[in-house]
Amino acid sequence: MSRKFIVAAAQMGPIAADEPRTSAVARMVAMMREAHARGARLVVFPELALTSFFPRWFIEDRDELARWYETEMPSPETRPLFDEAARLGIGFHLGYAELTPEGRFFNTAILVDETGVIVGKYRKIHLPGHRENEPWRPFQHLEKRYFEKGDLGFPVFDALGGRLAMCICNDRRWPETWRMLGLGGAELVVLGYNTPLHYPPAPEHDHLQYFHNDLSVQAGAYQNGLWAVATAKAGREEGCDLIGGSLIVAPTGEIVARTVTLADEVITATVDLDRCAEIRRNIFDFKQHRQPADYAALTRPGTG
Ligand SMILES: CSCC[C@@H](NC(N)=O)C(=O)O
Repeated sequence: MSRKFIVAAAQMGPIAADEPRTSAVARMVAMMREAHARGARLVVFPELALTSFFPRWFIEDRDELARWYETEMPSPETRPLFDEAARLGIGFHLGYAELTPEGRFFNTAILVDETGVIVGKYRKIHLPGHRENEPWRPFQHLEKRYFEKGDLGFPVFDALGGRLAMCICNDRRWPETWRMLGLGGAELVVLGYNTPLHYPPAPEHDHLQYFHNDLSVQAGAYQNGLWAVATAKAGREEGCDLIGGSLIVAPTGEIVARTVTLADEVITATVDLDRCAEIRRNIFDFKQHRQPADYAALTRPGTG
């Protein structure tokens, strides 16, 4: 299988609170077809791509909360995505809120291969935000309330002739995420995000939201010699502005494709997995240059 192929980021515009999953899936199927028509073998959808970003609301009623989660994947509503992927022969990455049979809640992402089979799953580890209602905020960010920390570690999967891995939104800001995936041999990391333009605890940083997104993804790719695809849910969603700026980044840290709207938009780029060696057999040759004996503080709980 060729290690040089086209990938797509399928940015989504806002999803209204009352927009049914079937509508979000229809939008994704349309973008999957466009990605396929442009020759893509993999299309990357955002974090929590099936619904509005519900952690912005304080929801006390358990039944009302439960409606935001998926109890099966695929489900009758998401099945068309899997069927279309298999029909076209294109893989995809999808983020969604997962409610397990044991009653556990995770912010989850999956990797689906070109035959429509789930070949990888990741559950978000770096959950941002807060646990209790904070009425002073214009909107909440209750991921710590609505999700458990992921329990699958940072797995890397054999797919599309290479080593693929996932992380989710806030994970991209943490160098440890990328280094764990790099150490696992990842050659392509895919992720989705919902990033509000306004950060209530530090509004003086609002103008830096796009910069910090680029910075995190570019640094993660470069410092680990891997490709990265980062896909936004963007635009004004239920009165909350989410950044766009979905991007595809080379192992050199260079941005090779980027969205220009805050709506549904497909971007593509050619990814050559063999180019990871440009960095990984060079400046970031881990075997030669890493000094793990001096990094003990990284895994000491309570540091910092
Ligand atoms: C609470 S502010 C941080 C917002 C966060 N969003 C998500 N979804 O993880 C992000 O890192 O983009």
